[in-house]
Amino acid sequence: MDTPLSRGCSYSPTDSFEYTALQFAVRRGSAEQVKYLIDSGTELDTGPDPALHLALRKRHCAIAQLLLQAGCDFEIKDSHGDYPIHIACTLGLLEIVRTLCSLGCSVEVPTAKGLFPLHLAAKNGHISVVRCLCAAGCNIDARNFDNIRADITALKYGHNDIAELLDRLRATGQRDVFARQLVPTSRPALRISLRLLGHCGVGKTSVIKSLGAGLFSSLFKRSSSLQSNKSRPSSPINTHIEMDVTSRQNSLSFESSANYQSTNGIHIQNMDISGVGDITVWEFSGQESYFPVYHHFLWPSPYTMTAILFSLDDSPSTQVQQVCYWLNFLLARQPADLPSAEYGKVLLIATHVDLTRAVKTQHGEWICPDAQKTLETARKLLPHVPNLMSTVIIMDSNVPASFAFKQLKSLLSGLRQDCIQDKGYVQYHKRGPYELITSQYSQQTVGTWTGLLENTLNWLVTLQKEYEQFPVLTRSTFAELLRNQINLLASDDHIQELLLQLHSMGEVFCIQYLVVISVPWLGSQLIGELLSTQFLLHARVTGVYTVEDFQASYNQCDALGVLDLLEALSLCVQCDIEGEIEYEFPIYNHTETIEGLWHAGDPRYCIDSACYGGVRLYTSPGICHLFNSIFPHIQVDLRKAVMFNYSINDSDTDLYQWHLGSKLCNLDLESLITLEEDERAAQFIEVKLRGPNETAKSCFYFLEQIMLTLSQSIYRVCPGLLVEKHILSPYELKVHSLNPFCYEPQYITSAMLEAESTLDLTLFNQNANILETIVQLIMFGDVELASNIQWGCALKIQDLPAPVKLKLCGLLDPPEAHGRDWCLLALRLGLCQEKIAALDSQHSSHTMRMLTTADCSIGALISSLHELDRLDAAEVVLRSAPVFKVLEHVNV
Ligand SMILES: Nc1nc2c(ncn2[C@@H]2O[C@H](COP(=O)(O)OP(=O)(O)OP(=O)(O)O)[C@@H](O)[C@H]2O)c(=O)[nH]1
Repeated sequence: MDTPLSRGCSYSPTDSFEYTALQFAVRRGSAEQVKYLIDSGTELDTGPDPALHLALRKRHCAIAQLLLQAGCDFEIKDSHGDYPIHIACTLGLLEIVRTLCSLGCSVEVPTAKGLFPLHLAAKNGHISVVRCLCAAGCNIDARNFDNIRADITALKYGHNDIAELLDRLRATGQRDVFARQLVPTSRPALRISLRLLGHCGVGKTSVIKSLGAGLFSSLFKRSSSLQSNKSRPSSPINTHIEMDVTSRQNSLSFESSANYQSTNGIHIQNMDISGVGDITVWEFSGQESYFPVYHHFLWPSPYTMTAILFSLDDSPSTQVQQVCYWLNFLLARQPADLPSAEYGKVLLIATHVDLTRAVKTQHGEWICPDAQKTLETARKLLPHVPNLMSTVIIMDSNVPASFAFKQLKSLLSGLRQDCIQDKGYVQYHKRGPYELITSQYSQQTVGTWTGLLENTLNWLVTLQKEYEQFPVLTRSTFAELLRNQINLLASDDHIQELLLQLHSMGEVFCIQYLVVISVPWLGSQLIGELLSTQFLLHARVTGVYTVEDFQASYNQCDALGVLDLLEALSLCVQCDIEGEIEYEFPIYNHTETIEGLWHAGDPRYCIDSACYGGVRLYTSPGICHLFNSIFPHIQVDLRKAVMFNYSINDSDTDLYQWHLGSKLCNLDLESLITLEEDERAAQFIEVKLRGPNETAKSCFYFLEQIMLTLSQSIYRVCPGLLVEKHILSPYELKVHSLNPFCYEPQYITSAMLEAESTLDLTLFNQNANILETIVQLIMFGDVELASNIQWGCALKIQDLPAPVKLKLCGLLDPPEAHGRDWCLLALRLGLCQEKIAALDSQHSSHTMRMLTTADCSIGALISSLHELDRLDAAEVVLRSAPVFKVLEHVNV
């Protein structure tokens, strides 16, 4: 306990006027002391003003909850003649009223002045409390000692909404029905999802059609599939997979063939599959133009199976490349620090087996070593994918009644069983609905079935018809309609929880303050149309639209509503350009870069003392093409940052954006932010910055601000993406070298580990054959900035980005022949294995437990990994650990 008990304070009252220690602690608002006293067995309900009443009058709700949990008496009066329920209703302490009601507290007791709890809540305008009392069964017709009903009291005090609510409850006569609808049942509200990812033409649509098809249609479909693929050449079997895994080269192509109708956007449908039950199937088009919105739909959920499809008709190396691409794509879009049970299962499906020379067993199972080999190679390349299943389903996607579809259905029904029995559902009960609401990734928890959910599901059908043209509502309109049409007693929390359930079931899509009540419309009609190659082709080349312009391009519904939704999806940003409201869509911007944006001869920056610096962000080796879908979001965020963060004075900052590039200026400082590819076809985001003489500090902080915006955008779209920060040679930037030398992070960090003094460190630039100092590289030459920097090696391992930790788990969790896994590392870091194994952690990974527990610096971790000869793991840390951290950010 921090605060000692005050002197003279006794554990029990000495006479009726003296407070007990508990009452003192309550009045002081010290939950810690109250807890201590409760644990020591102190008397809870002494004195004319018991502790609970005191806590409530002081609005110390957390303390009141502690007392209630400890079993204090809530049916006693205090010296004012009030019961706890009276105080809570008067002050609008909703959580307390809820707890009291759930504990069975009487809601029909009058105060000394003859007011019932309902009158008190009505008088003070607490409509949520009124709803709660009504749901708990209070008598809405009860009259106070002056013979006045609560609705009249509400009117008298100007709370017409409460009067109306009570009136309508009386008129409908359905109060008990509404109350019952809110009570959770023991049935889980479970809808599992199947997500299909894969390149164009691998058979996603065909799999879905076959999943929903009966036997008769399967025979018919089989013949159509044969026709459609007549021209495909068959691939040789047993092809040796030759993939240079270290290369950043790739031949991924997202083009769709003209031979079939490619899916536009995200196709979402509910299916009732025999033997599986109700599932939501999400098909994600393989066309790249849609990828910038997929992160909104690929949240981690234990109720999901994500199938990654590849075609056996492609070469083995293409199969591996595509599978790895989609595994990385998925992994990047999920936060890397969740316990593995919170992620769904990931399954590989190999299609087009009929076009290979594979054979079938007598049970109809295809034997195709190529498919298995693709899975094995992918597992080797990406050992850290949580819940990647060890089987690959091999199929001709056009044959529904086949062994493969039985296998798929059995996996789906297994997932359902697991979910019902498993932790996800149990966790919900443990955590309770209110914590659930605040939890960041709460969509994953489905919870229990309620009458409210059932009625809302039926009602949604009507609502969708009513809002057919534009099925989007604000949360407040949704809540109002729901209360008017379904349940007058639904509280804000009930509605919030309901929306979470509906969202995770794929029945609605919630984003910011909007609720899309038809997810298929959002995925196919809106996104399907607005991000189609066709639309992109005809979009305004600058990507800037006024409301009228946009209405003219997309006239299917009201432009303003659509623009609000697109802004919530962060596809565009509203800007005020010289008094006119316009919307900037970086995804549509196809303006070419203009010459002279980074003019070498600009006199401000060609003097010797001008400041130059820059960085390149790469994804880690083996991960390619993921920046494409992030860059438009970066451009949206740069525009927002210019409007809201960078400068108080508008005219100081200027942002010009073109296709895959932005130029941001702040007074005399200039920066270029571009998405490019290097000579090995590896994508990177480059940030170059320059300032005139003596602007090192401003340049440093300006670059940091830009990096912050970039990392926030990257995190928003791809929280699980590993990003490496390479540092460009300031010397070569200054001389405008065409391909400036880039210092790799592992080179810098290794040198730092070896150096006696980091500030004296010099690094060799192989391009220019010169040495550059760390002060030039990172601090624009101003050594004073070092006082605001902490070097990466000195940071704690807890500062490692979550995706680095996950990757280390993939490398160090599996037992290693010579014991050079997490066990030995733990010993080196001074932790005994038993301690780690016994740690009460939600992570099943020992490495993750160790990384969250060990008191050790990143530098020490790297050294220990080197000593263990785990160069693979050391390399991961060296490449992705932060080189430095700015202690305090300063606005330019
Ligand atoms: N022979 C054969 N053809 C298949 C198989 N799977 C799909 N096809 C054919 O390949 C073509 C493309 O299949 P889709 O199911 O539309 O491909 P998709 O993955 O949905 O493609 P996008 O919608 O572009 O993302 C169609 O003509 C299918 O009939 C298969 O297993 N064997």
